[in-house]
Amino acid sequence: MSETVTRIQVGGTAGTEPYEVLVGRQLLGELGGLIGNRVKRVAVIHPEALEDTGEALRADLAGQGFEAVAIQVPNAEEAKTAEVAAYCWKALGQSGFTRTDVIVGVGGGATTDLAGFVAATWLRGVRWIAIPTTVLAMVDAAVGGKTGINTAEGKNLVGSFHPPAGVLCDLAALDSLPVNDYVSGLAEIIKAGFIADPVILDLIESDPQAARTPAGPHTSELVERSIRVKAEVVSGDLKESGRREILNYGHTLAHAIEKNERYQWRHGAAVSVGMHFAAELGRLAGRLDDATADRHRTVLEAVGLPLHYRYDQWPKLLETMKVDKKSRGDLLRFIVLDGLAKPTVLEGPDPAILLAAYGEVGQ
Ligand SMILES: NC(=O)c1ccc[n+]([C@@H]2O[C@H](COP(=O)([O-])OP(=O)(O)OC[C@H]3O[C@@H](n4cnc5c(N)ncnc54)[C@H](O)[C@@H]3O)[C@@H](O)[C@H]2O)c1
Ligand SMILES: O=C(O)C(=O)C[C@@H](O)[C@H](O)[C@H](O)COP(=O)(O)O
Ligand SMILES: [Zn+2]
Repeated sequence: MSETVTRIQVGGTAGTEPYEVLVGRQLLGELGGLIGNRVKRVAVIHPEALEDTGEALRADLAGQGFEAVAIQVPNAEEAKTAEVAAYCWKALGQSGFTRTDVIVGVGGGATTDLAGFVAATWLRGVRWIAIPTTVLAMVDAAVGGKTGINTAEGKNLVGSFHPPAGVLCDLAALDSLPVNDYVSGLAEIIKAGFIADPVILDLIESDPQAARTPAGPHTSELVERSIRVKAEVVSGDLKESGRREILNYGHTLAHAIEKNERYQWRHGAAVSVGMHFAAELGRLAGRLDDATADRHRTVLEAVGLPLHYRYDQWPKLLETMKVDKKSRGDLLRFIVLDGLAKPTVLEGPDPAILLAAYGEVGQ
């Protein structure tokens, strides 16, 4: 049995099924109960880096009487492709996977995005459970039901809204995470701080070096606060018809950078540059005060996240941003801040302002 477990409810409004995000340690004992006893087969989708974890989960589920298969996929963004999704569909087909069976996605955000997408598309939708093992996946990717894959044309362009039946955030998983991956996840935590919960920023600023590792004094509070921000937003707007867009803060430029780097950059690093850009855009558009705009640079830099990207790439980035999911026709739309924790939409900014904002970011 787990020690202290925090339970955060997501959904349950506007006709959506509620589910819980559990945060604690030694949570894997909760998995069997979440899967349910009328289920025959379970497919555990895991990345190469977590081969042992995937196999241990499979063996444990088999010991509980499930027909369990492990499906290993590549690490990171290499997994978010149509080819890897097709590989998973094949494995499900070969194991006779039916509508009452369950997929478990264990890994970082790339793995949970893929596993959720496979669950959304197999037989037009089967239940799935997320076991995020990076800080980014715990606070953001595994919560809220956005699932998907990348294409050569852009990030997450193919996907579905398909919420999980439950999310198990076992903080012990973070101990094996390389520091760069841990720090990358801080970008989404800092995003939650700027758009909704500034206490997050205070906690990180109180000791930015300590915030760079899971051994820091505020890890569980930062994870829980960020999940609460995400849970509150997605519970009211699962399909992003309005307010959910605020979770895309910094992402318009970030996704263009990721595509430009052929998905070799970590998402969180790109979001960091993207938030720096959004802050400068907000400032130049006369929305954001100087102190809050400057705070983006100081807090992101203090934890070791990047602020800059190649200046000469601007024309390509601008083209890519035009097909961002928030665009409407020819209208570019950005999330900016009207002040701390006051996110809003900036529609069709003057191209000169866009270029000037990128002038602060480009190097
Ligand atoms: N669906 C959403 O709402 C949402 C939200 C935010 C981000 N995302 C997506 O999440 C992805 C980024 O996720 P990420 O930052 O977790 O990166 P990631 O999934 O690429 O994981 C980073 C690396 O760490 C490895 N790894 C995972 N857990 C580990 C552990 N405990 N120990 C050692 N290695 C481990 C992975 O195999 C991978 O190589 C992006 O594709 C992004 O688009 C989705
Ligand atoms: O959950 C959301 O909504 C978000 O925008 C969260 C983002 O952090 C995440 O990267 C998401 O996958 C981006 O979604 P997209 O629709 O812009 O691809
Ligand atoms: Zn993101």
